Amino acid sequence: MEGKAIRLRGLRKVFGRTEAVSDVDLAVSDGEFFSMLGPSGSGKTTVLRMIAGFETPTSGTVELDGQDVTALAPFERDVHTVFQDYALFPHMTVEQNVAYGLKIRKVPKADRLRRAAEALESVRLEGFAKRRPAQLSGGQRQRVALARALVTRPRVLLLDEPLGALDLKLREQMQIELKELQREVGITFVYVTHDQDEALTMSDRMAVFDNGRIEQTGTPAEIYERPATPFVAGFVGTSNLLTGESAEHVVGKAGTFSVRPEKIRVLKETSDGTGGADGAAAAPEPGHTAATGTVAEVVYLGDATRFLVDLDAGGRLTAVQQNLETSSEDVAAYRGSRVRLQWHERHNFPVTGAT
Ligand SMILES: Nc1ncnc2c1ncn2[C@@H]1O[C@H](COP(=O)(O)OP(=O)(O)OP(=O)(O)O)[C@@H](O)[C@H]1O
Repeated sequence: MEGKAIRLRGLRKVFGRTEAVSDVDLAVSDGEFFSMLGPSGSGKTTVLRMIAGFETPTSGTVELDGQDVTALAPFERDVHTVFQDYALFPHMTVEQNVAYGLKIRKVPKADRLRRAAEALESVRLEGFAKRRPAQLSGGQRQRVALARALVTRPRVLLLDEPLGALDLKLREQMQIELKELQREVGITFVYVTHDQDEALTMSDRMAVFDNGRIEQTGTPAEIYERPATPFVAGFVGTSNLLTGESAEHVVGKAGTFSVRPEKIRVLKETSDGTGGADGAAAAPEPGHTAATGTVAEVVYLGDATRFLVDLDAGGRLTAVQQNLETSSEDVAAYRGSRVRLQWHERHNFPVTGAT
């Protein structure tokens, strides 16, 4: 069986009257890239701080590599934390910043410099050793913080929104780099973010937090394709829920169903009520679900178009279509028009825990 780098059992944290974390059970395997995703205030940072030892649990335990470390101080745990603001020392050079962790561990100077150089190479900052943090860009500073974390070779790296201060383009680039780096070094990463795309892009597995609790744990595909609760369906990806009467009408079953926007085909309806240009018949193709409605809004996104459709059966669905042959003029013509939506019935995913 795979080793468990981290095991949290019944973890709870109360601050005064706020229960920040409730009953969190979690296992992270060796070498895994594990994300904790959730809105602001959902308790993910507090869980991270309890793993690091900066916060003592009100109840429950933290195990690292099979050892109960709940009572140990941060420096007695084989973990390293990278914070959003990087916390670099401004008066030290990049090299000194990276080597600092080795200096306090009394590693001899020659070793220190060699390992710092290796760590800087792994984040592709070889030529920057003598600069100071103020002479670096945001992305470079972020990489220094990573090199500083990697140099001590911790078993576990804890990252709290490390890309939060970067602009979108750089953030997307760093997401890929960080994931590649993690694969190369094989260290277990626990990554806190409120950005669903980031979590989906980088994680092997992830936990979705709300209100101090884990709503669902799984691979990005499991979370995205089969959200376990309405909260997860809404927070990860676009909320597209069919509930109540509209579910009964459209899906033909009672319950709550989620369907992802990109699974839905949008067909313009002709005056005789059939599918129009694509020649789709009024009844859904076998194995498909169909619904009619009126386009309330269309948004041209460049590579794709987003349709917001008010269903005749009640409720609203969002559909996203790739712009294979569609121009922005075609898109505008959809506004207010009648459409048929169709998708394969395997994309109707029943959402449990719905009220
Ligand atoms: N030291 C503290 N004292 C009192 N309340 C706290 C403390 N730290 C966190 N909290 C509260 O605990 C709850 C969870 O906070 P936490 O920082 O873990 O959430 P988060 O999901 O990481 O949010 P964010 O993304 O905004 O950092 C919040 O209601 C917060 O106000």
